Amino acid sequence: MNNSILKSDSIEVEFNGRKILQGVYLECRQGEILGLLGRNGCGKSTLLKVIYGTVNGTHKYVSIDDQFVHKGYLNNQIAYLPQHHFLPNGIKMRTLAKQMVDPEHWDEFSAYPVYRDHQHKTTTGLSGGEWRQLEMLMTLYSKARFILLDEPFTHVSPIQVEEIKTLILARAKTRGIIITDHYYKHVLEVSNRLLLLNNGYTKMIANRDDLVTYGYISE
Ligand SMILES: Nc1ncnc2c1ncn2[C@@H]1O[C@H](COP(=O)(O)OP(=O)(O)OP(=O)(O)O)[C@@H](O)[C@H]1O
Repeated sequence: MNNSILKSDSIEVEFNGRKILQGVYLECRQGEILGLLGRNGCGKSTLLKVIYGTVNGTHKYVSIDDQFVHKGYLNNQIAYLPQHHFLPNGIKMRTLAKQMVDPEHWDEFSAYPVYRDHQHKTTTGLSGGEWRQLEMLMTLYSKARFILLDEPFTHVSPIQVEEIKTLILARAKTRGIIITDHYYKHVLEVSNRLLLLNNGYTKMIANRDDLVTYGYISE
């Protein structure tokens, strides 16, 4: 496997005079899952959007293999599952999937019951959880080498959470994945490395005790 590396450096974001991110650095290699934790409103989604290219910030440097990436969403470089629904209404799942999913993995993707059973529907005919699962599958099976997942375990039932974890681990064999979710135990389970975002800065987390030390969880 080509072991590409995504780096984001000196990320600074300010909203209405309030600094959200201050000189944030992170890197993620293909074949690795990086877990990103942090309290509500600390800037996790903002950081993912900066990497994806939909938020600019006051300063940012994002690169893949040291090549500057201005808009990660272009040319299938980076895929992003946002916190909220993103698949447009009025278009059938099959049409959307044909655009998003890597043809090399089409057979694997299209065998998922949630796709098989709902491929001829638009978002109007789906439950919130089915909609979320399809968005996640299409993101994880996209052509992008790097995948950003914002709260993938939210709005899905426990049995599906287990399936999603298995799928994330399988896709990480050939992708670099950055994942954030408040179900931190699931994040801990799938991640190779962990970062905590706190007061605009990232801290490396070695184990659960560090999360207590930094006040993310209680004893
Ligand atoms: N476009 C925006 N304009 C102004 N403020 C914003 C904007 N986007 C986010 N914020 C603020 O920036 C802060 C960080 O938001 P962000 O969504 O990145 O946090 P988060 O860590 O993902 O939170 P949560 O875990 O609750 O989803 C919040 O205080 C939020 O209100």
